Amino acid sequence: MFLMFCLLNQNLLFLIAPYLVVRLNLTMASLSSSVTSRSYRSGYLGSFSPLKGSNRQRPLSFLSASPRGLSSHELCVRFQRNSTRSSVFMQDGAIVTNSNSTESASSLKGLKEEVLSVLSQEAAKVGEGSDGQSQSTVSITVVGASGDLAKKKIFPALFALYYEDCLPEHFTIFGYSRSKMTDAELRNMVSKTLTCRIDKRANCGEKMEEFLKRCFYHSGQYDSQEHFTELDKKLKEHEAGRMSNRLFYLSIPPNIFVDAVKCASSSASSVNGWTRVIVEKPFGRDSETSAALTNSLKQYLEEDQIFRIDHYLGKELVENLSVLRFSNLIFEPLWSRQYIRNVQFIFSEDFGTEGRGGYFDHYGIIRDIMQNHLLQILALFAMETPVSLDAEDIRNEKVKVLRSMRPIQVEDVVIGQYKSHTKGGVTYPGYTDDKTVPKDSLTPTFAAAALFIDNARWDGVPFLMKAGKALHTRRAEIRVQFRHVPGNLYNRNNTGCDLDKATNELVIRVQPDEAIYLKVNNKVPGLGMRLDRSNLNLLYSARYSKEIPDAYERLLLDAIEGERRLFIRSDELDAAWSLFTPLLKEIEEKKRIPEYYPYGSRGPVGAHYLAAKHKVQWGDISLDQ
Ligand SMILES: NC(=O)C1=CN([C@@H]2O[C@H](COP(=O)(O)OP(=O)(O)OC[C@H]3O[C@@H](n4cnc5c(N)ncnc54)[C@H](OP(=O)(O)O)[C@@H]3O)[C@@H](O)[C@H]2O)C=CC1
Ligand SMILES: O=C1O[C@H](COP(=O)(O)O)[C@@H](O)[C@H](O)[C@H]1O
Repeated sequence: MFLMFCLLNQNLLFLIAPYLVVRLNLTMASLSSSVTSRSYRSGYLGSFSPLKGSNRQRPLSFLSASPRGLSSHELCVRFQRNSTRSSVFMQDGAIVTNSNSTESASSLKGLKEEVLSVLSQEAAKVGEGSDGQSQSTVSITVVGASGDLAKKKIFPALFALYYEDCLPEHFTIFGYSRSKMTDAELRNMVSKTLTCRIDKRANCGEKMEEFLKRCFYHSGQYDSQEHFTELDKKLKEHEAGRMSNRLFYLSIPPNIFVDAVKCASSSASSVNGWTRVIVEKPFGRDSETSAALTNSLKQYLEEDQIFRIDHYLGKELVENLSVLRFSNLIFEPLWSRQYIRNVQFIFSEDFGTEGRGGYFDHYGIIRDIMQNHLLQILALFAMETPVSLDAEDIRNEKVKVLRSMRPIQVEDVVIGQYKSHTKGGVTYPGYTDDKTVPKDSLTPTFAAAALFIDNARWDGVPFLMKAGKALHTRRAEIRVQFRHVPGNLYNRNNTGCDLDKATNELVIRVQPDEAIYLKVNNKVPGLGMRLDRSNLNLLYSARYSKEIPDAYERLLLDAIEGERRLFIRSDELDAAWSLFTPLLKEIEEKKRIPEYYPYGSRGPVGAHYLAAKHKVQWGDISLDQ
């Protein structure tokens, strides 16, 4: 197949060679600097994406070409159809695909023609000048640059993208906040949190130096048009007359989101390229405040300029959830009430709210983790098959699931709060020992809930969520417990295992030690007939040598590329709040007392009663987790 494709290309290329040599060289040279590059080296090479039925086919859009400065005889062109990104290799002017392709020769031919056509259109778009005037730039402004998230996550993610050659050739990073800092001071601050994900990587120090030289700082108020106009002026200097694309990352407390958006959009948005804004959670506290925030943002931005981030959607194993389900014949047919007994979404941290108590007390664990991270994963897990991988198709399906959810009953929710605990001579503080938390706070730091989706696929299946801080371990996982085998032959003998209990379980461990494992019943080797439950285990660190990118890297790159699939659309957000707002109101208005649990424990015992009420056992407490 692969050979056929190469031959086919060579014949065609022979005919159009004179045109192509000029056209492609030109295209690549200009594109390399005008578009985002997901590097060839970076391992972003998707497998070749199959062409779908021609009548539903959407046009290809060009994403990037790499390596940059493309006089190279080897080139990778990345493009996207719907949300499926794919790559084509070009070698010495001929197009070859990766050898995993399962395409038919005719569809590859069609694809090749489309790629060529897109390349020449892009060449025309960016112009043929080599003076740089017609090339584009991306300016990324981190608003709230002096803060915790910027230091901990955003700058390191930008550096990782730079290191992996995923940022466009012309890019500038600006930090913006009220703190007074020089460029050198910002660089010094940022440099303290930059790491090369794997130690001893080539040229890491050099790359850091280069990256820091592209970082600048502007001090200003978040509600000052004048200060944003100054920022605009500086951005323009760096853009040097090229087409400007601007990304603002709002890494600031939510009460100043709207001020900053107003000023950024009226005084510092791009005049000839795109302007996008990444908004951090929390997106409101309930339906009302969330709608108010959306309405305010929409006074200054179109919905497609707003990138509401939920960083759990950028985690590798969450990305893999749909692949696992929709690309494996063995899973999708089982994905319903017929075979699945219950599904569990578990989040736990082995530390408290240290340092973030002020923020946390206003929100609590249900808003902090359940209403967004866990619910988003649930929606991805339970949605129907989308029409395509296009962002809108996926988000349409997610919204449908969220709208099909039964209102949460307060009796189906357990809340808890951690208290001080001494262990091994060390005293761990209780939640209310935090100076920024009121002594009489009832804010839950733990919650467990049983949710139901009232649709044909999931009727009656409990979806259990559990989230807590200051527990015994740090983990995030999805557990799918399957029904027992009807009339199981091996239950009739004494096989050492209760097969009605030892049902199959699929575990997707999001973190730490990313893994997917399936618990199966298995014969213990030997002459007798004893059964045992074992794991078919895909442990990422054993299977893949490449490190896993941080969620923020993927999401920042997606925002730069305009890919919205992993960002929350406003109707998804509305549906998520509609589900949780009545519950939160009831808990808060009735001043429900949380169940206290010791710091470092497994959380309130009420969570077990809740599970038992729905005939479920939490998978993370069984002996063979
Ligand atoms: N930190 C985290 O782990 C996570 C944070 N988030 C969200 O990301 C955003 C940023 O978080 P984080 O970095 O922790 O926030 P910070 O509290 O560190 O605030 C960021 C910056 O905003 C400015 N700022 C803080 N408070 C005020 C205020 N009251 N008025 C005006 N400016 C203020 C400060 O900069 P200066 O004084 O220099 O102007 C500060 O450095 C928030 O929306 C948060 O909810 C989401 C997930 C995780
Ligand atoms: O959004 C949040 O997430 C973090 C946990 O993120 P992780 O990627 O480290 O698992 C949580 O600590 C924080 O309270 C919450 O706001």
